[in-house]
Amino acid sequence: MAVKDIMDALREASVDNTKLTELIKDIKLIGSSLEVVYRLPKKELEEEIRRKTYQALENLPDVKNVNIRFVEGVPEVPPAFGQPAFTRRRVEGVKHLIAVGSGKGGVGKSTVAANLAVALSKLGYQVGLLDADIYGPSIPTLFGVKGERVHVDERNRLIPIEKYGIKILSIGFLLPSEDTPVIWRGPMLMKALTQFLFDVNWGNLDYLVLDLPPGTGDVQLTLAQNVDMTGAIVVTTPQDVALADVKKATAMFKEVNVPVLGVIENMAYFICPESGNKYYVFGKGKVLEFVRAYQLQVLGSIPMDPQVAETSDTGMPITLTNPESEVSKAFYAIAKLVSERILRR
Ligand SMILES: Nc1ncnc2c1ncn2[C@@H]1O[C@H](COP(=O)(O)OP(=O)(O)OP(=O)(O)O)[C@@H](O)[C@H]1O
Repeated sequence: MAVKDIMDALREASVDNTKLTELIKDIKLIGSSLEVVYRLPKKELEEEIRRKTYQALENLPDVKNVNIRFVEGVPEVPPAFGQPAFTRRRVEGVKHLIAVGSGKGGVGKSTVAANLAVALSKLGYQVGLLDADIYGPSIPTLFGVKGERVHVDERNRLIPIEKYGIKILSIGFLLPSEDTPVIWRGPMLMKALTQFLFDVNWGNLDYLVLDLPPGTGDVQLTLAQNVDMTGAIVVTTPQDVALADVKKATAMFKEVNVPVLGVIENMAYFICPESGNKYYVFGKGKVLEFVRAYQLQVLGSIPMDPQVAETSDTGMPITLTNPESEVSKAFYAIAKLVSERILRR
């Protein structure tokens, strides 16, 4: 059970036209005990908020105790995100920002973001990689920079870590360590994300690859609405369950006018090392069928390869450790296609 599941459940409920998640000042999960502090815009809403919280959490049996507290106040809008929708801010020094999103977790979004960044860099571009996956920042592990400390420059801007020629910044560098309980403060987190996005000394980049949190929640939507993005890439696996969520992700980007550059089909097939035969473990052709129906494009299909996970654990993406593998070739082809497509626009 993660705070994310709780936030997802609470997001479904609203009082007085405001989602419960927007009223949260503080939320803390320690073991099976949940503590939520809400901002209370009107005293008379207290009972309704309590009732709707319990109702929303009914189907989460892992949450045993719920302690609800209130402080006076209205939903807080963080400073940089408080501007009207669609007044987007550019990230200083960045020519093109490509967001990598997914409808659901675990489909290989971070793997794609990491290898796409490497492939773009190998094509000769100046590349940065920004890991905004607050639920599970895995870029530091993929690049072997876990636990690195981030410094600031004279303008108080964060200085990315440089690895394999790529400038890397992860929200994981700023979050508390893994063994401390997850503490989620909505507006505080948004404020941190704002600094994390805009107050960074990237130098001059051709491409900044942004690894979004999985799903289509408030954080993803807020980021997509407020950051000037060249386009988004949606990662999926060919299972029906993942594809259903891709619809949500593409709809979210369309809703906020972020062009969807295309869909990457990850773990599309497995190549038997002995016979060289391809096996479409999760089914063949489903992603193509889906993207056609939604007038999207498949940017590429990445095979399933145990080396991907192995190389991730060693802190060097497969595009560097084994550039000749089928997986790497697919990533290089995607990077070429994406950069050509962006340059043609
Ligand atoms: N093509 C692939 N072949 C084999 N394993 C893969 C492939 N792509 C990703 N994986 C593995 O699948 C797991 C999930 O990948 P990853 O962390 O990139 O997914 P994610 O969508 O970013 O997940 P999360 O939502 O948790 O951030 C990792 O162990 C990764 O090494």
